[in-house]
Amino acid sequence: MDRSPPMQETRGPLDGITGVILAGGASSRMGRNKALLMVDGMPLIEKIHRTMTQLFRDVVLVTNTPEAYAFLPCRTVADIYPGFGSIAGLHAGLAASSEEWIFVTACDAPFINPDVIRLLSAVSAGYDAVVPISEGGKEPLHALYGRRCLAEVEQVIRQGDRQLLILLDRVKTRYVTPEELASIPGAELSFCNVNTPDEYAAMVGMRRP
Ligand SMILES: Nc1nc2c(ncn2[C@@H]2O[C@H](COP(=O)(O)OP(=O)(O)OP(=O)(O)O)[C@@H](O)[C@H]2O)c(=O)[nH]1
Repeated sequence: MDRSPPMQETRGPLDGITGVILAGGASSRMGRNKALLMVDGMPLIEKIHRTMTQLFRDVVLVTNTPEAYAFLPCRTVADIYPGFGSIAGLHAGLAASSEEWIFVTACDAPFINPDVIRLLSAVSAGYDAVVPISEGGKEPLHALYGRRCLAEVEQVIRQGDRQLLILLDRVKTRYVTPEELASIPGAELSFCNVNTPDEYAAMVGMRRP
């Protein structure tokens, strides 16, 4: 008898996870809002949003300028601790979710790969956070966080720290190694992001599978 799971289970939305896109940064190195740069004929953030809606029933945008993203059909929330950087975005995303987990992405990584995100979810049992390690190192803005991390995130912020890596040392974090990621064709592209005009030019000119 065929015991393989039905297609819907492996390709459909992931249960119990809210998708969170952080878009509260200043884009100071880019010199203009990088979330709105065009990639594949659409604003970068729209490309991310489209991938996220394939995976998550609820997608939330964390921004302090919601009017800039009125074209996106998703709810927005603001930072509860404005001025603290991406950890404040993570905090607001956790606070805005009613599910057990959130998947957090930055607004500047247009090629996030559903298979990579599914792999993070598949190994999450028993952990508070699941963070991949790419060629560039730990990727805390391409990661899963349990909602139970909220209190710890708040403590890190209240201490005056902004480092997501400090948080990862304080919760039970499962790192997904490059070797594990290697089972997914093109996984590394999932972590490709843009911070500067030169990186954007390179991304636009990049050949992709
Ligand atoms: N909600 C929220 N998101 C933030 C904040 N700071 C940064 N982010 C987001 O975190 C992600 C990674 O941040 P960076 O790549 O440094 O982006 P940035 O801060 O806009 O860029 P720079 O000003 O050039 O450092 C991006 O998606 C940002 O939009 C913040 O204070 N609040």
